[in-house]
Formats: sequence, C-alpha cells, structure tokens
Amino acid sequence: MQFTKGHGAANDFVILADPDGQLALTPSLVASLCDRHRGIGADGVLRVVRTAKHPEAVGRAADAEWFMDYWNADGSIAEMCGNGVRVFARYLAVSGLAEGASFPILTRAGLVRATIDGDTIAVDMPAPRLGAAGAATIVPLTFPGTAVDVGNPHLVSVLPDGVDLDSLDLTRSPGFDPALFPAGVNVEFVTPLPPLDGFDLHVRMRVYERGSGETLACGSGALAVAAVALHDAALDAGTVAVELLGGRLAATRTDAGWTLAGPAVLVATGEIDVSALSTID
Ligand SMILES: N[C@@H](CCC[C@H](N)C(=O)O)C(=O)O
Repeated sequence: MQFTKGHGAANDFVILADPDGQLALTPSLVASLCDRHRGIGADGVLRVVRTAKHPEAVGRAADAEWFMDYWNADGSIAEMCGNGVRVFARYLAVSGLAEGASFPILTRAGLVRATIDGDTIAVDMPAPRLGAAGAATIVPLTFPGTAVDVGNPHLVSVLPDGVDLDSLDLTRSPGFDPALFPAGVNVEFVTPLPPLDGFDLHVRMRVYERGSGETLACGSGALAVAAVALHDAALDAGTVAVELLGGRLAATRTDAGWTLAGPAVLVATGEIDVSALSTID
C-alpha cells in the first residue's frame, strides 16, 4: 500500500490516496498503520477520496471534488481535524489533485476552503460554538472548563493561576462527564502568555485528543481555545496565537467567520506491507 506522511505543527498523519473509494479501511488497519512501533506511526489517517465516491459524501460533488475521510489513531472516526485538513490540502496541491492556491474540501463537519500561502495553509473552519460548563479531572485535581463544538467536541479548561501546564499528566485521558460528552471529547488545557506582536491574544495549550491521546498539536482544539480566549477577553474579533508542543497555530475570528492557519508539510512517501501489520480483524 502506497502512503504519504505529513504533519501540521507536528500533528502527524498517514495519507492514503483512494480516489475511487476502493480501499477497505477498517479501524484495526488504521490503528496498525498509526502504531508508532509496529506500523508507520501517526496521530491519524487521512483518506483522500472523491466526494462522489464516498458514501458519506456522495451528493456533495458539486461543492468539492475531494472528501477528507479522517480517522483517529485508535481507528475511530472524527468529524473534523483542523490540522488534518490543512495537511490534506497540501497533499492535494503537491499531487496535482487540486489546482490553484485556494480550493474547497468536504469534511464530515461540512465544507471548508483551504488557502495556500507558501509554508502556511489557512482553512476557514466551522464557527466554534461555546456550550455548557464542564470539568476535566486529572486526579486529584478537577479543573473547570467549557464545552466547545467545532464540528467535533472539545472541553477547554483555562488553568487557575499557579497550576503549571507542563506538570499535567496527559498520558491518559482526563476525566469528563459522559452525559455532557456522550461521544467522548478532546480536552484542552490553556494558560495565558505575554502579548505577542501581531496578535490580539497569546496563549499556550496542551491537548489530550479523543482517539489519539496527547498530541503535539490540535487545530480544532486551537480554534476552541481561541474561542474561549476571545470570549473571556470580551472580544468579538481578533487573532489568537496558540503555542502548542509542536509549534504555533493562529486562530482568527472576523465578521466573515473563523480561520485556522499554520504550517503543513509532507515529509515522506513510501510503501507498507499491510500483510505484515498486526491487525486484529
Ligand atoms: N488533531 C485534530 C483533531 C482530530 C480529531 C479528534 N481527535 C476528535 O476525535 O475529534 C485537529 O487538528 O483538529
């Protein structure tokens, strides 16, 4: 099986070109591909499939030629991946599957438009919707947070003064209320940073992703964090610089909507022997 490897701010993906939707992708195959010791290793898989050829997307071919079929590292499917869609856009551009510097991509969370500007790829994202108050528990502490829907679910917790972001143990999922997040949730912890030229707000975050564990960056998470930061600062527009373990993402709100921007790069192509993978089914 041919693959491409890419990442956005070190949130990394195996990209599988499957234009006609013929690949029998299963949760265990995805998990095996993403295994960092026995497979290629990645936070998720991006299957590149024609909108007209994917059962979840068929009928939307007039909106976009390509559908991002996103899978988490554990083989679960998610609605949106902000870094994934930026890397997906890079793949379409480099492989010649999309022309020009700006083109639409269909995701499970709806249609987005990617715009390429050198090393940076920006995507207009679904508007984050702030929801109920929640809480994230890292025993023995419980941190208050806010539910945010970016097409996929997030719980954003701004850490109280005195709690060191680096001290949090994110080797396992923080606890959360399953009644509030019946389909699971991505959990972001945030601390403010000093002002940064060119940005309205500046924050640092770590994330525990549903289905992938702690990752070095999460684009939809950065957007969720920016939505909470702008709300808390009583700003209805602005750009938030979000520092993650893997680099910086910029999340912008204007009257026209929300944009996520940052690096997206392809680093390798190769071939994997699927029969050698330790798949379960
Ligand atoms: N890393 C992604 C988010 C991927 C999906 C997420 N783990 C979920 O299950 O919702 C991003 O950059 O947004």
